Amino acid sequence: MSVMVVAAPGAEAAAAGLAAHLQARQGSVESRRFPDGESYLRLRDDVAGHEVVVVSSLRDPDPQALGLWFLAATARELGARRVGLVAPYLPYMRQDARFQPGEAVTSGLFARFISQQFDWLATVDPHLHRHASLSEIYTVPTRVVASAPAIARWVQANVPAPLVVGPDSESEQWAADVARRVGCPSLVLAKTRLGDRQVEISLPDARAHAGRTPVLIDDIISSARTMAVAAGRIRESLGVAPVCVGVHAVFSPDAMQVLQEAGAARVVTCNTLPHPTNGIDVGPELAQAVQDLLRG
Ligand SMILES: O=P(O)(O)OC[C@H]1O[C@H](OP(=O)(O)OP(=O)(O)O)[C@H](O)[C@@H]1O
Repeated sequence: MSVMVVAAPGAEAAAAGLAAHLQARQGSVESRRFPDGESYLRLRDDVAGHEVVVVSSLRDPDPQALGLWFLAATARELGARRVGLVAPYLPYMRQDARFQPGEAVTSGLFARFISQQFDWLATVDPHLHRHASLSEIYTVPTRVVASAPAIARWVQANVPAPLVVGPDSESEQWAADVARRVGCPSLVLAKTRLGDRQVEISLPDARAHAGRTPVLIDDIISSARTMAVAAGRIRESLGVAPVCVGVHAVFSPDAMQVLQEAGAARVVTCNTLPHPTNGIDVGPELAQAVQDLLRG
């Protein structure tokens, strides 16, 4: 099987890493904007007969979505055998219901858009909230990589006597998984979201864990309000600055400052989106997922 990895604009480093793991060729893509803002895209290598793997970094999905379609459609027109998408961070997973009349349920609409362009999808810990699995909204084969093994390896190597803390009930799944792998206790806080950038968090009695280093783990750090409020509560209760671990470093412009002001001891993220805090490599697990999909 002949595999060619191509980078959507902005995902060149991630594509190079994946190509190295897969021992596959990386195809070159030329991209630029015309003066009127339209995209120019050119696949510089012959993709005919290849399994084409498009790698995309979808922090800011809207301006990139049309380019993804152009890439996938062009690869197909030029004879690619199949075209798969590796989106280590899968966007549009949060608006998964019509909370107000007339709202667009963008998780389903984005899933339909991707499923129409690509033959398969690989991602890392998607924000599954009211959906039990991606197959409820994606109609193509998907593989989900769990970040917990990589996070647990990092915690074991970097944090003595850790206490894994999930900031809300949804984070319990991976907080418990990481704690079990590390062999340390875990704690889950209770969060109420009041707005896009406002949350309230309450903490159970944590005095039994005095002397441990709290490690807050969440899937997304976006405005960082969840992490920051949780970090503040933990500091008040345990008197220790927590280590903050995020899977997806979405980071709005002021997020890092918010975390520093909240007294985070250290901020580390998985490399699903490029960010200076990337310190946990999920590349090997992602490459394994892609290999499984290519065999399927
Ligand atoms: O950095 P922040 O801006 O606080 O966003 C990140 C938080 O938002 C998500 O949860 P939540 O269930 O609150 O999000 P959703 O309701 O939007 O799905 C996610 O799991 C984090 O806990």
